[in-house]
Amino acid sequence: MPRTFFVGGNWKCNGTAQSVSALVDTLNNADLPAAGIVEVVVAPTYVHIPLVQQKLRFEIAVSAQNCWVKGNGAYTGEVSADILVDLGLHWVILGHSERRSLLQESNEFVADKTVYALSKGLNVILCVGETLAQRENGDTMNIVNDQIKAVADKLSPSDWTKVVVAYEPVWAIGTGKVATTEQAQEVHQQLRSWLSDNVSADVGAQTRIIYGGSVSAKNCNELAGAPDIDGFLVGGASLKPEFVDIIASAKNRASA
Ligand SMILES: O=C(CO)COP(=O)(O)O
Repeated sequence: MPRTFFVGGNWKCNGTAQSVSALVDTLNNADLPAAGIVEVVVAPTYVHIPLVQQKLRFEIAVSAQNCWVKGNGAYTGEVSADILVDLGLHWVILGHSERRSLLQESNEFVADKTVYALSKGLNVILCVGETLAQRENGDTMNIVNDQIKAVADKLSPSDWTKVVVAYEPVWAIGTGKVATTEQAQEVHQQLRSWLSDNVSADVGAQTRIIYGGSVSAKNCNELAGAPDIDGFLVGGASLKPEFVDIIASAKNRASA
């Protein structure tokens, strides 16, 4: 089965009620490729989720940017997967590099969150990626393989149908310094091989591996043409009308 192109908009800690409504209007009025060509998910802040759910066209799903590692309880400031499910959400982003670096989320912790979120029925956008120093040391694949292994060790092969892997090199996030198509394709292809060798051939073939890091309307079409790039996780540009052009790049994808 071909892998459906996937474009996520990670709005991070941004937005006002007014700007979020304007962004939703832009998406609602856009001419998007059909659902069979591209799956689109946007991740507003927790606070803006209900507003987006009320207004956004049904073809675009809403995601949380994070969730707690366990269920409800005495965890001040956290939001559990149970609460997200109760709200009607189907997606959560886990392991984003900003949480790994700013909040010291370990591979183990991200893996435990993934297990819990999946157990509640959520789909997970699992982020992995290396820093510039790690890349320059030639450690890229060790780092991303360790990040994915921590999760794979706790999942069964069937869980992977509910996981999208987002390769987001830290040095490309919010820097305007996008990975070249060759750099991204190389990591995606190796991640896919890792999944094939260590989980199953099916999981390797079917898991969507999307790229994130300074994706824009200018660079998305070339990236979308690479055989192992199954879509994007977009930060800054997902807050602008150009997100519509990035979604449309699904038409450029290499046939899987
Ligand atoms: O972190 C990202 C998406 O999760 C990427 O952010 P930018 O697109 O702003 O580089």
